[in-house]
Amino acid sequence: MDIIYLHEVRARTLIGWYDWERVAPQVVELDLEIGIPSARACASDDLVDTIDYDAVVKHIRKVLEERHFLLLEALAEHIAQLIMQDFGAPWAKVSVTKLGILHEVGRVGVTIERGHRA
Ligand SMILES: Nc1nc2c(c(=O)[nH]1)N=C([C@H](O)[C@@H](O)CO)CN2
Repeated sequence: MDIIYLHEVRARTLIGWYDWERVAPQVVELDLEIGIPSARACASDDLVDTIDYDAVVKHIRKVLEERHFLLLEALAEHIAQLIMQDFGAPWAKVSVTKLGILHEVGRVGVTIERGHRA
């Protein structure tokens, strides 16, 4: 299966368990691997035959500006489901990272995989 990857995608969202995190948006960093349903675009050289990664990023940023999740796990699940349902990907691997949220920890996050990797 061919894969589109997007690394270090920054997005603003309300994310966190604690009260202050429920009112102050944070920047999260996303690393995405997206399975492409077919390899047609490799031969056709046509954007309609693949998943438009620009559209994926714009859609995710819009959704994250509108939603509030308490846990990184729930945020990652929402993104994975969105990639599969709205863009037809059979498989997605989603990492969500918080930067500098814990004392003396540079980055903390979760990675999930959903769907079937052919
Ligand atoms: N497994 C998780 N643990 C914690 C999360 C989380 O999303 N998943 N979140 C928090 C707080 O929001 C933290 O980021 C701020 O201190 C704590 N533990």
